[in-house]
Formats: sequence, structure tokens, C-alpha cells
Amino acid sequence: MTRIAITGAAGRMGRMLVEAVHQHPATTLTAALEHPDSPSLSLDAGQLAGIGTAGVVIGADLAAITDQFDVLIDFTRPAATLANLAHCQAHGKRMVIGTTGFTATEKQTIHHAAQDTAVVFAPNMSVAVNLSFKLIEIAAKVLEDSVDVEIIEAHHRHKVDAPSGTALRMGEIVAQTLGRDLATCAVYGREGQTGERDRKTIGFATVRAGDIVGEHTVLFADKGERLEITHKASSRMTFATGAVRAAQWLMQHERGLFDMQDVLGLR
Ligand SMILES: NC(=O)C1=CN([C@@H]2O[C@H](COP(=O)(O)OP(=O)(O)OC[C@H]3O[C@@H](n4cnc5c(N)ncnc54)[C@H](O)[C@@H]3O)[C@@H](O)[C@H]2O)C=CC1
Ligand SMILES: O=C(O)C1=N[C@H](C(=O)O)C[C@H](O)C1
Repeated sequence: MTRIAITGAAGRMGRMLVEAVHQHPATTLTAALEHPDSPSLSLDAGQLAGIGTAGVVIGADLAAITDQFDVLIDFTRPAATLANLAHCQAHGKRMVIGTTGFTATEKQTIHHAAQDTAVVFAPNMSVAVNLSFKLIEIAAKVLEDSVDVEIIEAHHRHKVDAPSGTALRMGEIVAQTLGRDLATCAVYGREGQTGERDRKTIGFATVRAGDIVGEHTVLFADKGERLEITHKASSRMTFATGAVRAAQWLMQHERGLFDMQDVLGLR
């Protein structure tokens, strides 16, 4: 059995992860963490997730549970994830990171930490989204610079980062395939007298509304036709099962940085 600790256990993803670990035949929940100010401290993680008593009380101190888990699954906020990563790096503990919204420098920190421990870091743990990454790469390879590329994403009103980590990854794939640098060719929204579209840009549009779980479209538009590659998530369980699968997969590695393309054998 792979022993899993979940941090952010009271969050939207955290509660799904508790259920997904419970459902997986080869994983067991041994620890659960939350922010020190969370009203969910001292509650049973299973009760909170609606799956009955798990016998795991939500705490706030990673150092106190270091010996109790094999893999830490973290869907929280960048600052919390980086603090947890430093602890896992120091103690050789594996990590699955689903948190999004990191700066380029923070992503470098994750790269560096993975020299000492094994990490799966992916903006989207869904199998179908990761398949869509391959489809996007093929589309960009075939259509080359003949098309305008726009990326549209929609999420619930509580999401705090934009564009989504998934949309940015999609942009990176297109940019890399077309020999562009996303840092210089991305356009994050338009307003006013914008002038005609610069053909080499990659545009992003963000929608935040209601309870949308997560939707992404990459639009490849030429004159006379357009191709749209769209993924729509209707349940967070798709992300949670992917993350638990990643945690189990990670047990074969002691160090290194991986993503869901590695976990799913899509590389
Ligand atoms: N990679 C993927 O497949 C997915 C990634 N995400 C990402 O996961 C993150 C979390 O998303 P949600 O669950 O919707 O957010 P949420 O706000 O519902 O949950 C985050 C939880 O983390 C907790 N937290 C914050 N600081 C903490 C700390 N220092 N220690 C312990 N817990 C702490 C909060 O109290 C909260 O309960 C976001 O960055 C989101 O973009 C979300 C869904 C899928
Ligand atoms: O915050 C969310 O909810 C989601 N975040 C991820 C992202 O930023 O890409 C993945 C998913 O779409 C849900």
C-alpha cells in the first residue's frame, strides 16, 4: 500500500483527493493537512469529504507527520506548495503537485528540488486533457504559421489564478512546436484600439463564472476554416484520480521531475 498525505484536504480538490485515495485499491490515506487558520483543523478528513470516518484527523504541521507518508499530494497555493516542497526535498519524500499559478522562478525552484526527490508536477491531471496536449502538438505541427492560435479557458468564480495552468501549458506546447517563445508572443486579453492581429501572437481569453469545473479550447483559425480542440471537465474527480495514479506511479522513482505525460506513457 502506498501511504498518501493530502495537503489542502478541506479544499475543493483536497476533498476529492481523499475520496480518490479511498477508492484506489493500492493507496491508503495516512495524513491530512490544512492551513493553520482553517476551520477544518481537527476534523476527520473522510467525514469532511463525505465518505465516512477515515480515522485521519486534519492537522497543520507537515514536520509532525513526515514519517507517516510515502507521497504528499498538494493542491493548495504556490507559497504553501513551495514550503512543503522544501520539507519533502530535505526528507526525500515524493510529491505530486497539482497547484497552479507559479512564476517562472518558482517553477525553477521545483525543477531544482526534483534533483533530490521525485516529483510529478502537472497543471492538469486529467487523462483526456493530457491526450489533448498531444493533439494540440500535432495540430500545430501540421498547420504551422498559417493559422491564428487562440486559447480560451473557463473556470468557476473561486479560481484565483489566470490564465489557468492548463491554458498556459497549451500555449507553451503551441509556442514550442512553432519555434516561438511564449513569454514574448502571448497576448493576455485585448481592449480598445488594438490594431490588426499580429499573426505570430498566441492569444488567451479567460472566463470566470459560477461553478464551471474547467473548460479549455485551443482554436487554430485560418481563412475559410478553423479547428477547435476542446476539453470540458464536469467533475473534479477526473483530476483527483489522475493525481492518485501519479502518486502510485511515482513510487518507482527516487528523484526527478515528471509530469502526467510521463505517468500516462505519452512522452
Ligand atoms: N493539476 C490539476 O489537475 C488541478 C489543479 N488545480 C489547482 O489546485 C489548486 C487548488 O484548487 P482548489 O482545490 O480548487 O482550491 P481551494 O481553495 O478549494 O483549496 C485549496 C486548499 O488549500 C488550503 N491551503 C492554503 N494554504 C495552505 C497551507 N499553507 N497549508 C495547507 N493547506 C493550505 C486552503 O485552506 C484550501 O482548503 C489551485 O492552484 C488549482 O488551480 C485544481 C484542479 C485540478
Ligand atoms: O482551479 C481549478 O479549478 C483548475 N485548475 C487547473 C488549471 O489552472 O489549469 C486545472 C483545472 O482546469 C481546474
